[in-house]
Amino acid sequence: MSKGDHPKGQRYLPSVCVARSPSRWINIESLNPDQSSLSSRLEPDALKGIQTHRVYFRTARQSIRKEKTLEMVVVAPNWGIFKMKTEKTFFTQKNRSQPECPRLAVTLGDPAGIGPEVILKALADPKVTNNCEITVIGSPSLLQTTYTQLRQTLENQEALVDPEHLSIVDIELDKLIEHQITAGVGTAASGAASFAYLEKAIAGTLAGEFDGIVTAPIAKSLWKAAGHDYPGQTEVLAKYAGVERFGMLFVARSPHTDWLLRTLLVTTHIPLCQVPDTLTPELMSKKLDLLVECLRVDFGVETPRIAISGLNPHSGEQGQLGREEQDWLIPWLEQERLSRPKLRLDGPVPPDTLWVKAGQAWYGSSIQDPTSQIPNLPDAYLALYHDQGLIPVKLMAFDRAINTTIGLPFVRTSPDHGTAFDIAGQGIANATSMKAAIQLATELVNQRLRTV
Ligand SMILES: NC(=O)C1=CN([C@@H]2O[C@H](COP(=O)(O)OP(=O)(O)OC[C@H]3O[C@@H](n4cnc5c(N)ncnc54)[C@H](O)[C@@H]3O)[C@@H](O)[C@H]2O)C=CC1
Ligand SMILES: NCC(=O)COP(=O)(O)O
Repeated sequence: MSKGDHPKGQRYLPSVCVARSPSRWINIESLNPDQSSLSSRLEPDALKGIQTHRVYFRTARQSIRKEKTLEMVVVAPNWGIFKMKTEKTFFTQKNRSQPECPRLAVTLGDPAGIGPEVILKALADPKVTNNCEITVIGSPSLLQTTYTQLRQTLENQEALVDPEHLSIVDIELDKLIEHQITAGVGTAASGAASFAYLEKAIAGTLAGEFDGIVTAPIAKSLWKAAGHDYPGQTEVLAKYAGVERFGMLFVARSPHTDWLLRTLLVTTHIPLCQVPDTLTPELMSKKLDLLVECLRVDFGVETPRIAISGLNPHSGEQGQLGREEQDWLIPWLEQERLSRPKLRLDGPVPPDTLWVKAGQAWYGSSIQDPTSQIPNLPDAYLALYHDQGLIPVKLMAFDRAINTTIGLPFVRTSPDHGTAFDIAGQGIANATSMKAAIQLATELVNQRLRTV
């Protein structure tokens, strides 16, 4: 590499080179500045899922050739972070001393629900918008209508951002169906619109325009009415991103004690009667893997303590009240303890008592001293099915919990609440959870850039 190759005529000093497959970041190696080809040094394992054997590093400008799914990021002490998303079109440079500003796509969700309202409220708060670059994926005219209507009902005019001040990607489909959208009345048209917003956000993110997606709520039944048969946004994100290993994690910070509640659901949107047969040791291990990786990469918890729920009342009471614990859950857990000696795995904890400590940690263990420490608090909870995990989460933190999809090659967060058609258009929707979702997405993008 000659000196003149660099745009500023200086030697380019990369320190770390990372490749991203559709499902995960792979740290290939520390890079010697004089090395012109990486191909011979890629570990066979690192090539799994990546359709390339020709990865070149030459100069900062003409840095990396890649094929479809591979993204290279070079972190150079002198030059900040360089990303090469496609050979021809995308090249960003930021100075390390000015940290990268996460670029987030915020989807409108079902336009007949409270999505537009909580977005306008959240984006009026500088604490939410100061540290990230937001692009709303939706419809400018629909947001303008929501804004005009809500201004008539809200006393505090400052509480809404004027859509004129937002960067909004308009969705063509919206123009055809927009006139059918009425606040509070979910229809196949609003379902179609919310699906189109999500698709657009995913496409933009995979093309390198955004670092993460924050989704407002959609109604799954209206997606189905519009011809999109998915159990939720999570599954669409995973499918379009090409990942099979993903999970639904709920995160909430206590306003009383600052404690962070993290709950991963092993099964999600399936009928309750299918839960026992869907749960298997393989599925448990897959979700545990994801949780451990997420705690390390996203939250900096290296050796977590994880509490794992039982399935039956009193975790089956030695088989008297259900056999899953005896038959495979306890043996699986014993095996995991042997193979992951650094982790602390509690359980299977009877589901009714699993959340007692969480409640104390959330509200404060004693009235005199709400911040006093509770011993042996888990870093995360593994709940076996949707309502087992979400009843306690919503009981404690409905106004502020965040749903985040882990295992994706980009950040995705969402408020924990749904479309709330019953209150849409009234100006009374609480935007705290949407604010928290945007703030967490910003933190997670920053955290991933730091760990690159
Ligand atoms: N991330 C997503 O896309 C989610 C979508 N949903 C979908 O939302 C639809 C409605 O679900 P529900 O079970 O009724 O839950 P919901 O969260 O929409 O509403 C439950 C209750 O909480 C109230 N509520 C919800 N969010 C609120 C807010 N921000 N401020 C004040 N009050 C609020 C509602 O008015 C309602 O009384 C369903 O189709 C469901 O699938 C539900 C949860 C998450
Ligand atoms: N109960 C959580 C929920 O419905 C969120 O679903 P998703 O749209 O994020 O997949």
